[in-house]
Amino acid sequence: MSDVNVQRLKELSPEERAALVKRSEADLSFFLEKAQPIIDAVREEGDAALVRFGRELDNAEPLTKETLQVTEEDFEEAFSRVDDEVIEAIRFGIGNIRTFHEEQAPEPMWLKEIRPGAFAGDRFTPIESVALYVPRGKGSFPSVTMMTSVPGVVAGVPHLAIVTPPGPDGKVDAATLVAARIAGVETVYKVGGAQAVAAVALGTETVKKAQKIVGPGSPWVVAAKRLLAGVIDPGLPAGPSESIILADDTVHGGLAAMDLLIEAEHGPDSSAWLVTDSERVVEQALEALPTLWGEMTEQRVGFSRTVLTGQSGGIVLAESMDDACAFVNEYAPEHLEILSEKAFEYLGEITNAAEILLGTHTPVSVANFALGPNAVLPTSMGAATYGPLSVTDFLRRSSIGYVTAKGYPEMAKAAKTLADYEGFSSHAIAVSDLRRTYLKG
Ligand SMILES: NC(=O)c1ccc[n+]([C@@H]2O[C@H](COP(=O)([O-])OP(=O)(O)OC[C@H]3O[C@@H](n4cnc5c(N)ncnc54)[C@H](O)[C@@H]3O)[C@@H](O)[C@H]2O)c1
Ligand SMILES: N[C@H](CO)Cc1c[nH]c[nH+]1
Ligand SMILES: [Zn+2]
Repeated sequence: MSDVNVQRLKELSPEERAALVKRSEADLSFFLEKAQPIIDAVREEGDAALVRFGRELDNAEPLTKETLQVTEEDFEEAFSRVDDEVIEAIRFGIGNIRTFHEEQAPEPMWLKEIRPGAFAGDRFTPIESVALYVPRGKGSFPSVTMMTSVPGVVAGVPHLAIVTPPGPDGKVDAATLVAARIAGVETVYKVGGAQAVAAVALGTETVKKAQKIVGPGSPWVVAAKRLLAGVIDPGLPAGPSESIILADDTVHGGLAAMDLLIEAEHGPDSSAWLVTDSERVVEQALEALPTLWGEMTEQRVGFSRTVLTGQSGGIVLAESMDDACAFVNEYAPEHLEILSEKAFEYLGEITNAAEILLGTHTPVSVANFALGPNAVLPTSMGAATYGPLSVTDFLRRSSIGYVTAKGYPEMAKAAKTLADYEGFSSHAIAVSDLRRTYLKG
C-alpha cells in the first residue's frame, strides 16, 4: 500500500525524527478544557450528573440513580449471557495473571542489619481503597478488568471498585462483570469517562471516594486524571495504545505487518510502528497489509489505516539493527515486540519499553489477554520512567527502622554532626548526651 507512512531514519531531520516520536496524548488541551465542566458538574450535582452524562455521552437511556451500581441480579444475568468459551478464556487468563502477580508481590516486610545493632527495611501494606477504570467505547475490555482486578486482589486492597461506562441498554458489558466476579471484585459502578474519575475522586451519593485510580482510558479519562491529580492518586499514565514491532532480516515481513496491526486497530489516536533494517521486510509488510485488512472488520480497518497512513504510525527503515534499537529507546513504546529468530540478542540493547515480547510466537495479543504480565502499561513516553501496572501499585511502602542500645552510639554521633551542620537544634539535642537523662537504666 503506497499510502502507508514509510520513513527512512537516516534521511530525517531532527525535527522530523521528533515528530515520529510524538503521540496523540502530547496535546490534551482540548480534553482538559472540556473535562473541567464535567468534573465541576459531578462535584455539584453528584449522582444526577452521572446519570445525565451516562445518557448523553454513552446513550444509556435506561440509566437512573437507582441503577448506577451493579446488583447481584446484574452479575447473574451477565453469567447467563456470556458464552462458556469466553468464560473459560477469562478463567484461563485470570489464572495466569494471578500466578504472575503472586510471584511479583513483594514480601510483606524485610529488615536488614545495616550496621551492628541497627536495622532498617521496608514494609508493604495494602492501600485502603482503589478504583479500577475499565474502558468501553471503541471496544469492551474484560481483559482490562482482569489486569486491574487481579493485582489489587493479590495486594489485599479492602475496597476495590470498578468504574466502567454503561452501554445503550444501561448495562455494564457482560464479560466485564464475569471477569470482575472471577477475579474477586464485587463493587461495580456504571460510569465512564471524565465523570467516572470525578466520581471516585470526589464521591457521590452512590459512588464511594477512592484514594487512587488505576486503569487505562481515552483522552477523556487521561485528562480528568490530570485535572484531579491533587485529589486522587492517578497512578501511571495509561492512554491510547501504542506499539513498536522491531523486526530483523530473520523473519517474514508479513508476520511483522500482522503484528503491527494489533495495536494500530485500537483507535485513530493509537500509535504503531514497524521498525526494521531490512528492505525485504518492508516490502513484504507493505504487500501483506491489504490482504490482512481484507480479513478485518470495517471499523478496525478504518482505525488502523488512519494510524498507518498518518503521522503516528507506519514503517521506519533503519540503517542497522543498532540504529533501530536506538530509535526504540528514544520512542519508549508501551508494547515492544522483538520479532526475530534471535530476539534475546537484542534484549540487552533495549532500555525504554514497558513490555518487551520476544520471538515469533509472542504477539502482543497473547500478552494483552492471556500470558500473565500486566497489559495496563504507560503510554506517551511514560515507559521512560514508569513500569507496567503491578501489585506494588496497590501497596503503600513504609520504611522500618530499629536501633538497639548497641547500635545507637555511632548512629547518634553521625546524626548529631549533621544536625549541627544543618542548624537543626532539636534534631541535635535528641541525639546528644542529654538523651541519657531520660533513658531507663
Ligand atoms: N495503555 C493501556 O494499558 C491501555 C489498555 C487498554 C486500552 N487502552 C486505551 O484505552 C482507550 C479506551 O478508550 P474508549 O474510548 O474505548 O473507552 P473509554 O471508556 O476510555 O472512553 C469512553 C468514555 O469517554 C467519554 N467520552 C466519549 N466522548 C466524549 C465526549 N465527546 N465528551 C465527553 N466525554 C466523552 C464517555 O464518558 C465514554 O464513556 C483506547 O484509547 C485504548 O487504546 C490503553
Ligand atoms: N493493548 C491494550 C493495552 O494497550 C490492552 C488490550 C485489551 N484488549 C485489547 N487490547
Ligand atoms: Zn490491544
